[in-house]
Amino acid sequence: MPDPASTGAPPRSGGPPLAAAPDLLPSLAPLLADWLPGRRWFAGHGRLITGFTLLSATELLPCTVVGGPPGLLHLLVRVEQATARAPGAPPGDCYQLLLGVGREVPPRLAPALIGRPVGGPLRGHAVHDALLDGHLCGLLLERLRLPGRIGALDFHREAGTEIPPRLPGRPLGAEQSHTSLVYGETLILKVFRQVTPGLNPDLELSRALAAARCPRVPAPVAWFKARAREPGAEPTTLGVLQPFLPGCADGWQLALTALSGRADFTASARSLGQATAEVHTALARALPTAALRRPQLESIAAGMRARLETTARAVPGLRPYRAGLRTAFDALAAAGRGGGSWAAQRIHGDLHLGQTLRPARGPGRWSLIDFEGEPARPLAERRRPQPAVRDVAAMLRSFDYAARSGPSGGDAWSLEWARRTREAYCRGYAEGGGLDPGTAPELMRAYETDKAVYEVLYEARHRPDWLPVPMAAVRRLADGG
Ligand SMILES: Nc1ncnc2c1ncn2[C@@H]1O[C@H](COP(=O)(O)OP(=O)(O)O)[C@@H](O)[C@H]1O
Ligand SMILES: O=P(O)(O)O[C@H]1O[C@H](CO)[C@@H](O[C@H]2O[C@H](CO)[C@@H](O)[C@H](O)[C@H]2O)[C@H](O)[C@H]1O
Repeated sequence: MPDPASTGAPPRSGGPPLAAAPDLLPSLAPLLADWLPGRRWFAGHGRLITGFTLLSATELLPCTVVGGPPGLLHLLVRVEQATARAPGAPPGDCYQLLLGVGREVPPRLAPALIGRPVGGPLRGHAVHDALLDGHLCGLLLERLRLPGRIGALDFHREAGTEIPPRLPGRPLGAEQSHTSLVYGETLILKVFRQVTPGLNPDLELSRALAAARCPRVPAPVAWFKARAREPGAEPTTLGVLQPFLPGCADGWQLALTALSGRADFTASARSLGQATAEVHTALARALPTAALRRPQLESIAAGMRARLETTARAVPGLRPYRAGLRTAFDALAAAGRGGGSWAAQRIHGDLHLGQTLRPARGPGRWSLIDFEGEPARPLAERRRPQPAVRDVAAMLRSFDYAARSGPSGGDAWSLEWARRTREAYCRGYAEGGGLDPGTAPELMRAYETDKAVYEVLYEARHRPDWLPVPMAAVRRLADGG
């Protein structure tokens, strides 16, 4: 339960501060149970919600002042669901919610409406998703502009940076794993939705790359965190503000455009490979590295096998391919037993075409974004040094995705396009100073297989219609391809 003394909001007459009201969560629970499953960023699709726990509540703007402007309520809520949990796993996923609270929701915000609580401290109010509300998004930026503490939250700004006042905010549009807001085409705030205690690598690595003067990554300007709930626990990174790169298209859009015009993408892929190698070089210099030998390689292979088993339990369509896919992980462990050794370092961790930006017109250089790693993996695992070719393998999967999901949907021409594009990317990566992926076939196959397995689970949870895309790769990889 939140500490009433630290909620930052004036007490309401006749009751405890809103954030400490015991009936706050019970009154919101039925609304959230209906609303959450419709969100792309909700990782619990298809699993029954069995309960909610309020981890923190902060009234960023007063919510229940009679006749006052809309309020802004920040919540961290754990969602419990009906599924078997791995031993030691937390009892549910934690989500960050920003709720707008007012007497009415203006018609332009109708799609953002979550509902009207029938009881509790917000009875009689309309509750909406504040991250779809440009006005409330602007007020969130004000909190970052003037850093400090409010309730359970700490707002920080990088030394020497400025945030212009009153920049208009707008949601980026397409929902992704998290929610991003653009301010005046100058800044972009990524608000993490599913959160976990600890330093998010998106903030950690972008700051490290900025300090190393790597120009390929937008340098963080500000961020906010939730303070640890227990002594010894870590704060939770909740959002990161970075410069917005105007006039850019992401690699996914550019690749689909090329595919629909039956155009070559090898020059772009090659320069993207060079950019990836440049970022890897900077990360290896800036942060700890390690050597992977037999014990580490066996442990990595064991982790891959375990993920395969977990995914096969959750997605029955994967089961017939288990034995074939396992051979890739067995080969990696065998390479370790045979004396194989590779360097490990901090990497992007979830590299795909949607994480790359480039000016939409003309040549221009590639930038990389979103260094949080695969959101479904434990944070400690995402922050470990890993072979850099894992990012390369992930990008190769992305070219396959583009070729199979574009307008030509996996025809022979598109698959040949993917083959040439993959080859050009690997060439660029080696030219840029990265390890030639062709010299590490066991690593590449194991990581590509592991990524395809991850994608099967990701799509089953978030976008079931996309499941056939990684399943096509699963069939190929299970055959040793
Ligand atoms: N610095 C930036 N400049 C311009 N656009 C950006 C920037 N950062 C992110 N974007 C856009 O926002 C989208 C979502 O960002 P991302 O960090 O990948 O969030 P998510 O993890 O929710 O997918 C990207 O695909 C890109 O189009
Ligand atoms: O939202 P994030 O960018 O953090 O990453 C998650 O969502 C991605 C999809 O948006 C998902 O990527 C998969 O689909 C992409 C096409 O939409 C494709 O280019 C990638 O290769 C494929 O892995 C990513 O895995 C997931 O973590």
